Formats: sequence, C-alpha cells, structure tokens
Amino acid sequence: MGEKNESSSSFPIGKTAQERRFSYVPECYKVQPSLRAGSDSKLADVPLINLDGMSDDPTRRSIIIQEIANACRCYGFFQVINHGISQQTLDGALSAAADFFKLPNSAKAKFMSSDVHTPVRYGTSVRDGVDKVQFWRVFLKHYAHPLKDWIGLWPDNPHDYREKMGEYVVAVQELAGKIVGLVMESLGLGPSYLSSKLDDGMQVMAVNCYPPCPQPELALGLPPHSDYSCLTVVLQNLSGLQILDSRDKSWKAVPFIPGALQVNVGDQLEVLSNGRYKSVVHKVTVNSERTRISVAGLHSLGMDVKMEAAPEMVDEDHPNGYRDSSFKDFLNFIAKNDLGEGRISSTRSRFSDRDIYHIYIWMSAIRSAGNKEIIPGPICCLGPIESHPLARAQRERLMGCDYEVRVVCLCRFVSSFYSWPNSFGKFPCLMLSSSTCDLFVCLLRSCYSSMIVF
Ligand SMILES: O=C(O)CCC(=O)C(=O)O
Ligand SMILES: [Fe+2]
Repeated sequence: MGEKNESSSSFPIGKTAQERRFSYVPECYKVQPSLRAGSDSKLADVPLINLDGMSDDPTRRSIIIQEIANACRCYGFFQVINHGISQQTLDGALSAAADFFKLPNSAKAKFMSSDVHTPVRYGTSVRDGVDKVQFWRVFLKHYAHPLKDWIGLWPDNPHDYREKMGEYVVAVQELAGKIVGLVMESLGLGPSYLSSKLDDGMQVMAVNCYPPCPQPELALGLPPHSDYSCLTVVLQNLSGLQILDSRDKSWKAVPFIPGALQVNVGDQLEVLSNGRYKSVVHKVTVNSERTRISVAGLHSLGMDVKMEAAPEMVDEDHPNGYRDSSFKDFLNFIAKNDLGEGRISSTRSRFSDRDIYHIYIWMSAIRSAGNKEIIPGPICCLGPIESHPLARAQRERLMGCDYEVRVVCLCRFVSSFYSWPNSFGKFPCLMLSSSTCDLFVCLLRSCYSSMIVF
C-alpha cells in the first residue's frame, strides 16, 4: 500500500500507484472533470451481431452484412456472438493474462520499456515518465502475427502463457479477417479487398490489466482515443469500456455480455472508407472492487504500408479527406506527443459537424523574416490541450515573427496525425503579424467555446 500523500508528478514503470495498490489516487492520475466516469452514464444500445452462418449461409451472410454496415455507420462499434472461438480459448487467454500480471515485478522487469517501437513491452502509461496524466492501467503489448516470428519473444512465465495466448491470437486473427471481409462487402468493395494486406499485416495484442482503483471516479484506465488499427477485437472479463455516442455526444457504457467479443472500427478503416465509417472514440473506466483484464487485438496493415482512401470511396461528392499513413507513422507520432491529454483520432482535413464535441485548432506558420522558413507545427491549439507543449514551444520560437497561417484544422482530439494535410497550398492562407495572430486566436477561442459540447 502506498504512503498517504506521496507526492510525485509522475511514477515510473514498476513503481506506479496502480502497481503498488495505493489507497488514494495521486494528483497526476486525476483526469479533467469532463472526462471522468459519471456514475450516471447510460448503457450503449450497441448492436449485438450473431455471426452464425456468416461463411456458409448466403442469406444469413447478407443479413449480417447489413447489420455490420449499420453498426459501422452509426457507432463504429459492435459486439459479436457465435464468432467461432471457443469459451475455453477465450478463458485461456484471460487467465494467462491475469497470471502474468500477478507475477512479481522482478519477473516483468525484463519487458519494461517506454519505447513504443519495442515489439514486446510491459508498461503502465501511454508514455511512461513523460506524459502529464497517468492512467490506472498496466499493460503488456506484443506483436503476434505471424505467430512463429514473435512467440519466442513473449513471456515464458507463466509457463502456459505462450500456449494459451498463442491459441487465442491465431483464432482472433482468422476471425478479424472474416469480419473485415464482411465490412468490405458492406462498402461494396468485395470480401477479399484487404485480405492479402491483412494477412501480411500486423496484429498487435494489447493485454491490459486495470487493478481496483480506490477512487474510480477520479481516474481512468485509458483516456479517450480511437485505435490506429483497421479493426480491433477485444476480449474482456468485466465491463469498463465506454464509447462516445456520436449522435448525442455522450459517453455510454458498453454492456458486458459473457462470451461476446467487442469490435471497434479503427482509424485505418475510417481512412479506407473515406469517412463513411468512423473509428469509435472510447475510454476505459476503472472500478474499486475487481481487476479488469482485456485483451485487445489491433489488426492493421503492415508496419510500412500506408492506408489510403479506396479509390471507389472517392468521387466529386466525397473528395478524399484523409492523409495516407502507416503503423510506423503512427508510432513515430505517438512517440512525440502527449496522448494522455486526448489521444489520437483519425479525422478529416475537412470539417464535419458530426465531430463537434472537442475541437482543436492548429495552425502552421511560415516565418517571414528574411528567407522564408516553413515551420511545420502547430502554433496554437484550443480546447483541453490548449497548453500543449508542442504549441507552446512553437509559439516561443516564433515570438516576434510574422505568421503566414496556412492551415486551420478543426479536429477530433489531438488528431494532427491523419488530418495534417498533405498539401499546405490547398488551404487558405492568411498573413498575420504576431499581434494580429493573437487577436485571431482570441476570435477562434470565442468560436470554440460557443461550439464546445462538453
Ligand atoms: O480495455 C479495453 O476494453 C479497451 C482497451 C483499448 O482501448 C486499447 O487497448 O486500445
Ligand atoms: Fe482502444
């Protein structure tokens, strides 16, 4: 049990409050009030899709495709039953995960790393020791596909971890491939549109453990984010996940259905569909009684393969609103940004009122003193990341210079990743002196506060 009032602005891996079972929530875990889990949050009426007959019954298959189309359009999320993975395999993966987290720190220490590029790593925060807000979670992330390339790097303690987790990852990789096939058909792209790219792609398992939290109303297990993947399939032992309902912009708790798996639309699918399907924004709440385990399989294209909008999804009425990017681009981005204050979500470079619930306004500038120098970062962001260190540093660097403001992005969450436009030239350009820029920021700020939803 941690000492009362231990003061620290952050706790390193192996010494965090959740690992040491503190009896209180330290300051650096307290999330801003608008993101805290309300005790009154409603249950999400998310679709529960019965996959029975998806492969061998054409009538059932077309009904399932309709259900999937509806779920992806309205929620970016659904649960599946009769998915073909046995309860024994599901229970095996959950118990292997739980047993791993019960090991003493010394057994987990060799996997501890805050380098997001490491293929097998144990961690406790989004970026340990760097991010301002910490989360009540411990995780083991490991690459999983093709299994033979990675299984030898996984923990061999507990002794059956590789066997039980291995059985699950093979089954869920196959299931994800089938579901993606159904999703592709629902977009009119044909079932094997992505098959070979996913077969050659990445499967990253985020094995998460959320220990009981003494003041669950103050902290979160994971901050709001969307997954970078094409599709994420999540196995869990307890409820705790909340999704943002894009219709009324409120958080809804996902009901726990024993044996069901949860399926999230990820950013890569949003990009491929050119925004017809939106990646679901979700967060994880914690509870004071039981340890929650979840095993999230993030299925995406290969490390260096860029996802782009399918040409079939782009036309005059639906211009391409996305920048193409790969898993590696994503890793490089998260290595540099504090995601705890609003993790990534894929967004368009165009504004859509479906997404007005958190708005970040980023501008890029060109220093116009002497030779023009392109400054490719944000000079301002509004909203909960107003004091984002990147923007602050940029403004300090540019102090006294004129700004040629090239881009104003209105985004969901931090979001500079997918929405950062390829071509600066396409955007309206304003020449502003630094004092006019300050006025401009004030104006944006007042627009922002009249648009903010929560
Ligand atoms: O714990 C969960 O239910 C979800 C985990 C998650 O969102 C993630 O690992 O990206
Ligand atoms: Fe997630």
